[in-house]
Amino acid sequence: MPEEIIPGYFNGNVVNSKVAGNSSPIPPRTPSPTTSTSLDIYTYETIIEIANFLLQRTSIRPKIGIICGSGLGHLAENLTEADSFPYEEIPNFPVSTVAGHAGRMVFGYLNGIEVMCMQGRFHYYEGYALSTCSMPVRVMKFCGCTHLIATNAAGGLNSSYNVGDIMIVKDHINIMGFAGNSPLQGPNDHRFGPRFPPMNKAYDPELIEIAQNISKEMGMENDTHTGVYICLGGPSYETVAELKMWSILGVDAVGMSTVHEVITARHCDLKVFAFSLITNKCITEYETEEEANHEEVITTGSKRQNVLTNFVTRMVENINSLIINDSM
Ligand SMILES: O=P(O)(O)O[C@H]1O[C@H](CO)[C@@H](O)[C@H]1O
Ligand SMILES: Nc1nc2[nH]cnc2c(=O)[nH]1
Repeated sequence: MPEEIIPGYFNGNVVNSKVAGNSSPIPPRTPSPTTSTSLDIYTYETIIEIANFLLQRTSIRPKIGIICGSGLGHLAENLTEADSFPYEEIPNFPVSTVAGHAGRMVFGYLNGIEVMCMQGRFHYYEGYALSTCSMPVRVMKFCGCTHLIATNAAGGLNSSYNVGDIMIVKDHINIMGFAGNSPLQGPNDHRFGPRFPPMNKAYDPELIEIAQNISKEMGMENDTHTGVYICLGGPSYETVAELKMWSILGVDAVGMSTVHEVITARHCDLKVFAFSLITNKCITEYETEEEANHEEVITTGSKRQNVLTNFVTRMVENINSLIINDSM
């Protein structure tokens, strides 16, 4: 088999990585949830090879990467001319273990615009290191993406939020990082990004404004909020006392994902838009029979799928226009 040189893209430059033909260029080393706590298995070269593995097998050249949250995987089902890669068939990729996360990387067109979409993400509570959870964001970067749309299912802590509402994320609290647990922990490879990336504009203000306008155009302004997300380690849901504490500290929605993905995306200079679907109201009183549960999370995602698909499609159209304008 002749050796091929497959182009990847990083910071606007073509990155060449030599791989062998169409057979898998990387020895299979799929991490399992219980063994992937090592911080350094995803080197710069490995990420390029994973991106090249995908680019070799699809003609789609996306600028926008999308991560589907729990129960939100139907977004990927709207892609046309799709090329779909189950995670277990991508060399070195982790596998999804959570209900509502199909476990596929899907390339295709969303209303005529090339995108790549994680139909299922990785969570810390599955046993993966945070750097492993967010590794696919770097793969998106190397596949040519300049923008990330991260979606998640979250509990509504702000008492004005209702089940089915959308919260545009304006900021996060990286509570796991407070204890030193970061996807960027360990030696910094400056080819990905700087040692100390800023986070005060993690969520792109222009994209937040666009999303707010889209929500108005869709007549959803009363069901759309702009707020602060916190990622907790999970997998247990929160106690009443914990929720009261987060509320005092300014948290509006509570989840177990997204923050490490956003940190990784900003580290490699992807522009980020993120939103939460409020799948349940956080229970902040003791006197109730209700309990948080994952079935409700998935069901709410499924009920709101048409609205969310419409919302994300409009975001993709707007981001695509920005990308075209920026390139002129
Ligand atoms: O953040 P996503 O993946 O949407 O899922 C959220 O929903 C699950 C809990 O029901 C947790 O995994 C939490 O993070
Ligand atoms: N931590 C947390 N994650 C969620 N994901 C969806 N709902 C919730 C919730 O109430 N709490």
